[in-house]
Amino acid sequence: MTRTPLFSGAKGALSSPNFSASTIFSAETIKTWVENSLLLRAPQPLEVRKTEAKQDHAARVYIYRKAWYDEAVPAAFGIGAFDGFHKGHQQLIHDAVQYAHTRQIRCAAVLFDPDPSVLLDSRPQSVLLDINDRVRALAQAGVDAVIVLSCTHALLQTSYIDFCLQTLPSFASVHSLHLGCNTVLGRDGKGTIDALRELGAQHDFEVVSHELLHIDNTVVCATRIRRLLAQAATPDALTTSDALTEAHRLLGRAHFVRGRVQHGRGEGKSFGFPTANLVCEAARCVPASAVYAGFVHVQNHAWPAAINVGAPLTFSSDEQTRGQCCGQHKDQSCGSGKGQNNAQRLLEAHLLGFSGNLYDQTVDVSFVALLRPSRKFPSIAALEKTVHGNIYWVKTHLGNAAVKVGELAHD
Ligand SMILES: Cc1cc2nc3c(=O)[nH]c(=O)nc-3n(C[C@H](O)[C@H](O)[C@H](O)COP(=O)(O)O)c2cc1C
Ligand SMILES: Nc1ncnc2c1ncn2[C@@H]1O[C@H](COP(=O)(O)OP(=O)(O)OP(=O)(O)O)[C@@H](O)[C@H]1O
Repeated sequence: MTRTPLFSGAKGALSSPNFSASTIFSAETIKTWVENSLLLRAPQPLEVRKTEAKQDHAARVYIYRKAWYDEAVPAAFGIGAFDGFHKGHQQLIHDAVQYAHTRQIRCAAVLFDPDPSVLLDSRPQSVLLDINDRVRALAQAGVDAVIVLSCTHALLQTSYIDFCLQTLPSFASVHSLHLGCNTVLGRDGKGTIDALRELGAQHDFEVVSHELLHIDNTVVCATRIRRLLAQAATPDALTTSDALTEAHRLLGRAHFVRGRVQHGRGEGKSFGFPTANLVCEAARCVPASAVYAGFVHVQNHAWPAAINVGAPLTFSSDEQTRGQCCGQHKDQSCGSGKGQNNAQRLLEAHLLGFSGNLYDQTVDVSFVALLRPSRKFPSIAALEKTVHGNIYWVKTHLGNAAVKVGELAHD
């Protein structure tokens, strides 16, 4: 069987700022691009089972295919955190699904809520996708079921032997485990690939270890993508390689953030560009403070938008803006090493062609291209002129009306 591209519409074209002056993408191209970015093509679960603490571990099981109900059939399990569901994760799950199809067995992905890193690490860590988004990404990749284990200290203290011989079999008999070659499972990291293989040999299951996907000789991982998003607005990124485009290449789709629309200062209207002011989810990895082109997804419409991430420098005190270009990375790759500050989580978007009230709605914002760094302007006139130029760019390249796309229910 040929490999099905998971995010087939997410090609370079829409994620590069180097458009020709007159490009307007077709509604169909925009629909595909937005739906890929927001993982809107995931099937709806047939059922969501909430299991009580099986082997002390509560779980939610999202069932997508009837095949999952055949309890006589064993299962291939892909296991991990899957933050971002980047191309490395996609390849691993694609291979697990193919493996299961070939053998006519079931296939499930297992992930943890919250991420084990949340319990193991006191530093705040921003995420590329929340758990529900990851479930949808895994469902879109074709697994029969997604098992979300409640991650507790008790689960982290479970030995890899108990995890393989008790926890997993409480969902389905284990045919195989599918893991990256660097994965370790269980208490004290003792479940290495070699240890798991030995256990599998004794208990009749296979361990399929995957070489990690490398792109440009560097492993694809969530940390690399977070770092690229944080670099997106540096002058180097603008003149040499485009870090946002690079992050999208590793993700295989465009990054998005989610936030609730709140009241701003109310001045945008008088400048000629009313904006929806969003406070992005605290845990979500927000790209570096800068001006972007993108789409704002409201119910089943994607609106072309000119977006400013971060507090507007012209109107903010140094206190408010200090450190807003960094703070997303526990490895301190861009500075402070603390969690995202409040200014970094602010985002303003002017939706082209939109009129109406968005207050208190939860919306998703996908980033197409970095347009420029944010600036402190010497005058309102200078700010207006530049922002109108940015809006014109969006109009020229992404259009000035909404495109109908799939809907995503927000809790
Ligand atoms: C596309 C876009 C780019 C922007 N760029 C900047 C900027 O570089 N510097 C800045 O101080 N504010 C920038 N802003 C924010 C505006 O200053 C802000 O929208 C305006 O002050 C209205 O704010 P309000 O909605 O809170 O009233 C930008 C806004 C948009 C929509
Ligand atoms: N680049 C990659 N290529 C193939 N498999 C990968 C890659 N990165 C992670 N995996 C595997 O996918 C599964 C889920 O990844 P998980 O998120 O748990 O691990 P990870 O290595 O911390 O990934 P990341 O750092 O990207 O978040 C694991 O089995 C992991 O080893």
